Amino acid sequence: MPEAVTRTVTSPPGLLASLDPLLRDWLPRQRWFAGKGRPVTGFSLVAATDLLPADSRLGLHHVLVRAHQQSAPGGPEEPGDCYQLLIGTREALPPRLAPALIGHVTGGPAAGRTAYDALYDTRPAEVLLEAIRTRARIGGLRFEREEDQEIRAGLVPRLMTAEQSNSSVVYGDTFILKVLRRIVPGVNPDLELPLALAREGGAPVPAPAGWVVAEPDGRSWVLGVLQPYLQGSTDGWELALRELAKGEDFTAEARALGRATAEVHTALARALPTATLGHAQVRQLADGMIARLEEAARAVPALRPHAPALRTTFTALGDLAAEGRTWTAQRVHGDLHLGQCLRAPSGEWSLIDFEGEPAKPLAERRLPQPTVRDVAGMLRSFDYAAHSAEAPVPGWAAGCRAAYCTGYAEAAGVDPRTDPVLLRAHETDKAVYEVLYEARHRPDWLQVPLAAVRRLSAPEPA
Ligand SMILES: Nc1ncnc2c1ncn2[C@@H]1O[C@H](COP(=O)(O)OP(=O)(O)O)[C@@H](O)[C@H]1O
Ligand SMILES: O=P(O)(O)O[C@H]1O[C@H](CO)[C@@H](O[C@H]2O[C@H](CO)[C@@H](O)[C@H](O)[C@H]2O)[C@H](O)[C@H]1O
Repeated sequence: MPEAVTRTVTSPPGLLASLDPLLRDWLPRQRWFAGKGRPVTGFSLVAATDLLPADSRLGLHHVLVRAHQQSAPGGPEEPGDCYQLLIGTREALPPRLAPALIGHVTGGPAAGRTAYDALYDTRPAEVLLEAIRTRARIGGLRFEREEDQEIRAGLVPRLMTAEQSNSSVVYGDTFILKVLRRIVPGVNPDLELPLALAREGGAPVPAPAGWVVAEPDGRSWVLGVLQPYLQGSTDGWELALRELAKGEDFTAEARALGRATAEVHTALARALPTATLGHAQVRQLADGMIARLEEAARAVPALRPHAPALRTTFTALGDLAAEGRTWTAQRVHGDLHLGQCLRAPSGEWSLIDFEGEPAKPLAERRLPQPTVRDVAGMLRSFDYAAHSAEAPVPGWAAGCRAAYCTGYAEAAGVDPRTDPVLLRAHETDKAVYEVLYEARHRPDWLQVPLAAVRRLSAPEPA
């Protein structure tokens, strides 16, 4: 086993100051930037570590930076989210790195050089994998590798170009490293849940092979997770759209997805604590849904006319609890949709990306919840796919939704449709989340969850 490499290096003072004006322009343009719509007014440095010696032709700076933003347009400036950046500096950028450009540095220790997003570049990405392989300690960064996990040296990296909430690098079609962009201190479910499942065994979820952690302030911040790359797999969203375009039936896949979801839930319930939700907890759950509805309605005017009807769905849940109904809660995926499901060429489905809804606080994302939270996410996703089809295929979403629940019931022993009030409340909560998500990130898609909101605010058929 290679010895852990320990180096203590921090970036030269003044580096962030010289990058500040460039980052103010570049950061808000990144898909993974969470504070859209409010200008970035400055930065404070959380930690900076040089990953290559200062005399290298290539400067490689690992930077954790807090973006300061106005709380609202025209409002006071306040420290906001913390982001992980891997900043390279070179004399000049070769054309292949043009999409990575951050800007030309005019002052400070890197004056005269060009700064760029180094994840696009081969050598910096190799440095990250090599650090995990050798369990390096560099400055305040800790690179970890699972005991029994062999990582071959020299795997060739490539950055995935898909629009994502984070950035992922694939190494030789063997591993994929997810580099978290907006980072938070504490136990991160994106590492916690796959690791717990791997130790439990048997769930269709890729097992973490390594990870990266920083401890800039005595707390632990998960920065990245390495896992096996499921070569040749297709994500459920792509597959669903492909089948829709051909007018093909997708119910067999939907049923298999239901079974895979149930297998993950069963393993999570074995691996991590569960809870019983009584009156007070369900009241809290319903109140949370109402609060999210109110927040979304404040931000998105088109939602407002539907808010009173949607609210009754949430109060119906509270009423059931008042009658003495209880529910079991456990750890769940938290943001399950077709894009989080990968189908291997063998036909086996795996679930990925256990980060939960990125906008929610970490503590909330880690709470035990009814499993229908994930079921509702998938039901919404079939609806999204049907709306995105070039030509409508009548009954496609309804068929998939039913098949998914059937598959889920086969593996879990409980059909989510037998608890319609709980399921409807969660589906409504998801559609409300999507309205806000689309308004902030993809306004062209807003009509998709709004159509669901119209359906869900109509009285339930008797
Ligand atoms: N283990 C894996 N094998 C193959 N592809 C993967 C794997 N994990 C993630 N991917 C691909 O990377 C994309 C982004 O991964 P994900 O964890 O969902 O990141 P994000 O949080 O940025 O959305 C997925 O949609 C999938 O295409
Ligand atoms: O980035 P993540 O994958 O963690 O999730 C966020 O982005 C998703 C979109 O990329 C968003 O999902 C919504 O759109 C999907 C189609 O693109 C659809 O299948 C989902 O059902 C719908 O919720 C997700 O909500 C958001 O958290």
